[in-house]
Amino acid sequence: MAPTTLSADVLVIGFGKGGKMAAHGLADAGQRVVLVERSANMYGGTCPNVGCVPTKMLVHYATARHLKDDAQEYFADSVEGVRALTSAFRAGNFASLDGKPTATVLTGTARFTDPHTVTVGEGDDRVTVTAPTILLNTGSAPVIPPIPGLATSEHLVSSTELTQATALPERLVVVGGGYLGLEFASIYQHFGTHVTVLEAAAELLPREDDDIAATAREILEGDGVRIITGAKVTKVVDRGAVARVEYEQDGETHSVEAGALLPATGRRPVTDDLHLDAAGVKTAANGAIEVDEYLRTSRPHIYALGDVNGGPQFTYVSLDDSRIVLDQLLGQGERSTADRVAVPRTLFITPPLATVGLSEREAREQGLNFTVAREKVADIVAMPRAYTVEETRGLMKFVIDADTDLILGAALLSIDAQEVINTVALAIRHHITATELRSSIYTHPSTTEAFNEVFGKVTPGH
Ligand SMILES: Cc1cc2nc3c(=O)[nH]c(=O)nc-3n(C[C@H](O)[C@H](O)[C@H](O)COP(=O)(O)OP(=O)(O)OC[C@H]3O[C@@H](n4cnc5c(N)ncnc54)[C@H](O)[C@@H]3O)c2cc1C
Ligand SMILES: NC(=O)c1ccc[n+]([C@@H]2O[C@H](COP(=O)([O-])OP(=O)(O)OC[C@H]3O[C@@H](n4cnc5c(N)ncnc54)[C@H](O)[C@@H]3O)[C@@H](O)[C@H]2O)c1
Repeated sequence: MAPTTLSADVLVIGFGKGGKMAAHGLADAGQRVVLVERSANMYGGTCPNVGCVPTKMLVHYATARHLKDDAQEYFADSVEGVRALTSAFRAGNFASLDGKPTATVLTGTARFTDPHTVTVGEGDDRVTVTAPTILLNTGSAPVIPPIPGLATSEHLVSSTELTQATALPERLVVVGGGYLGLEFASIYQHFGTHVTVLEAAAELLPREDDDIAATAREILEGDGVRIITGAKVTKVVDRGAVARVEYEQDGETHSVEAGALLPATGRRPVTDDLHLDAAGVKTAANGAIEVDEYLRTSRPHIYALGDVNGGPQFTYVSLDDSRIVLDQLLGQGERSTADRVAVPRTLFITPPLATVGLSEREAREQGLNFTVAREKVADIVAMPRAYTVEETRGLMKFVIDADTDLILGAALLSIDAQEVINTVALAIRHHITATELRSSIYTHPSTTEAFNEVFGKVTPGH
């Protein structure tokens, strides 16, 4: 049987957020779009299948657990809840794109054979796709640090396996205390696992201000997570039902044992199977596809969106990448990565830590004239919501330009921080002052009404 050949106006490789949204936009505009995804378990990409959605649902389940619940049974039910939701989202993602009259989803690994052509799949099932415009959206994969014994350990688990596991490990060691590591540490500790985090940096969350990082650490440790900073992991040795992880701290050797071992030391762009050489697309030393501010690669008809282009690894950044590419292909071609201002982040521990803009330390390092508005969540009288939901841990902090009253940054370690930070980011983007935020009307009881009070607790920055 001769291989099938398809031609499209636009070929999208990878069903991540950016590729998906671009494919929808282009198909809605009448263009013939072929989207290639290598796994039938990944329609919609990392976020809804093995990333944001399952982990945030696990945060929800884990924190709702009662001590009277049987830990194993509750965990298994929670994972089943996640599986049901992710399956539904996956099916929806496939159907909503493939169901469009001018869009086709192909399942298989795409490999370039020349700058305008890829093959998908193998043998008789192989399909050849050609297109004048190609979007690369192949995402990222975990880095396994070169620690002797780690990659070959029977106890090595991936974040994906942890979102799909059927048995709750008694003990979990997480190597790396960044976004992924701390989220899993918090989730699993709440489910009842004993979690140890081994972080190489001298302090946890080193980019945050000391007071914020210390409060986050206090909360995690208060929940029972053991956190070891300044830890150099040297060796992993399997010993039957557990792995022994050896590490050095302050020149001394220690070890910790666990049945599950999660490397959470960053994620690298996925380009391995693409045969980018055949397309003439260049990558940087870190493996990311090189792009300009319009996300054009070294081949102007090929764009790269999402984690694979080396930008910040967040779903909403991949989404914004799709806006830039759609503006190139259907619009005025003006939108670029340079337009991004005040992009917020949320670390989904419990309560979450959401940040935007400058920290106090960064404002100081930049020599700015600033003030700091800061208050512990438990002390914010104007925000009884924390008491009504029985989560009064945390700290809210704003960095304010002392000359203009504009907000330079915020760190909110608080219930609902993942929502409230978006209002702060909007205020920064649209030049709304701290005084205006302080004197606005908010619903009650809500977390946003903390603004009414915290912006009044101002001290000079130093
Ligand atoms: C556990 C976890 C939790 C996270 N939580 C959050 C969060 O709460 N909030 C947030 O904003 N971000 C979160 N992230 C990050 C976020 O998931 C990623 O930044 C985002 O999903 C990246 O999307 P993308 O568009 O780059 O591509 P992806 O969604 O990664 O999709 C890439 C797709 O390309 C496919 N592919 C790869 N190579 C080929 C090929 N050669 N041919 C065909 N298909 C191919 C892959 O199978 C995959 O489906 C989390 C990540 C993880 C791992
Ligand atoms: N809520 C969210 O938005 C969310 C959640 C999970 C993941 N993500 C995305 O996924 C990306 C990957 O997450 P991540 O946590 O793997 O990476 P990360 O870069 O956020 O953190 C990696 C951590 O590992 C530490 N580390 C590196 N090598 C080490 C070693 N050998 N031993 C001990 N510690 C070591 C680093 O110091 C750092 O603290 C993040 O950058 C983030 O953008 C986002």
